[in-house]
Amino acid sequence: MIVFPNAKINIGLHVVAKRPDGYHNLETVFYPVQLSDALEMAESRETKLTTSGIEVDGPPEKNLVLKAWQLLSRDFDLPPVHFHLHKNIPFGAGLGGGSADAAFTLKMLNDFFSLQIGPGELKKYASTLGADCPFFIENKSAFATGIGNELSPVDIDLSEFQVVILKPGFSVSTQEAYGNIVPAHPEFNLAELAKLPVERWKETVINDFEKSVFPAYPEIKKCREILYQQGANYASMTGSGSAVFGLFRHLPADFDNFIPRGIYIYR
Ligand SMILES: C[C@@](CO)(OP(=O)(O)O)[C@H](O)COP(=O)(O)OP(=O)(O)OC[C@H]1O[C@@H](n2ccc(N)nc2=O)[C@H](O)[C@@H]1O
Ligand SMILES: Nc1ncnc2c1ncn2[C@@H]1O[C@H](COP(=O)(O)OP(=O)(O)O)[C@@H](O)[C@H]1O
Repeated sequence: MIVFPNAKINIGLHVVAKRPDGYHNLETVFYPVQLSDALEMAESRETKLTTSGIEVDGPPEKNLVLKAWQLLSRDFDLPPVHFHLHKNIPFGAGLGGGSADAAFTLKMLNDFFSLQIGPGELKKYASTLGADCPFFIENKSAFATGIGNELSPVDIDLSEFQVVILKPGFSVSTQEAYGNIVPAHPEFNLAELAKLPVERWKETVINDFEKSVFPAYPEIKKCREILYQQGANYASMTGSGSAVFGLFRHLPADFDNFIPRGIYIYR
């Protein structure tokens, strides 16, 4: 069985408050995008993970794919499986690639072994693997509150836009990004702002992490500037960075010529 865990972008992100458990309450809109990993699973003599593509740091047992398998194997009698993960989504990018792999592993195990876990229960398993992870269970645009795990559907359709993602050669640690931010209650509700025409988002739909991340990493800010110079209708950092995305009604044919060396382009 093969699945294609996709990335997400954040359309605005407000860090609302620090919680007693050290995590932060936030408000954001998650939107799924096409950029995807490929994850294959087959029954095997022992449970193992092999990988190709972008090399994920850390040993296989720390990989969220195996963590998801371990999580379900505590409650279900799962036979051993061989996973192969081909990694296309850069990590430390704010694209949620690790969380997507984890959520798709849970869904694949549920389907393949007919575990009969309902979507609500699957989201509960997912939230123990990462705050972003429950979103990828339904994988539909959603307004997220709490630590990012309380989701309600939001009707946004960006199908008329081309989504272009730029990623500098370095990563930003999510933990570090949260550590450098001063939480504040937002004036406006993002789910409402996201209903405005995309052309009005530049002034209204803000990712709070840009304030704390741009001064330390000016190259990320530069990526956003390039996207606007090239005619993006909206551009923003996603999550805690380091990737930025641009939404284009018309992407210039010579776009790639304007991107400095060392910056990766995904579309
Ligand atoms: C910032 C966001 C926005 O979508 O995405 P990314 O940039 O990582 O994609 C998320 O909140 C990231 O969620 P996720 O990447 O799943 O976080 P986790 O692995 O659960 O947590 C990593 C670390 O980030 C901090 N953290 C995470 C989520 C949250 N709501 N408050 C936090 O303070 C904690 O210090 C935690 O130890
Ligand atoms: N399958 C996976 N894909 C990507 N990262 C993974 C995976 N499994 C575990 N990780 C760990 O998660 C970290 C990426 O998490 P994070 O910084 O939150 O990424 P992002 O901001 O892109 O969502 C990596 O540094 C890696 O150690």
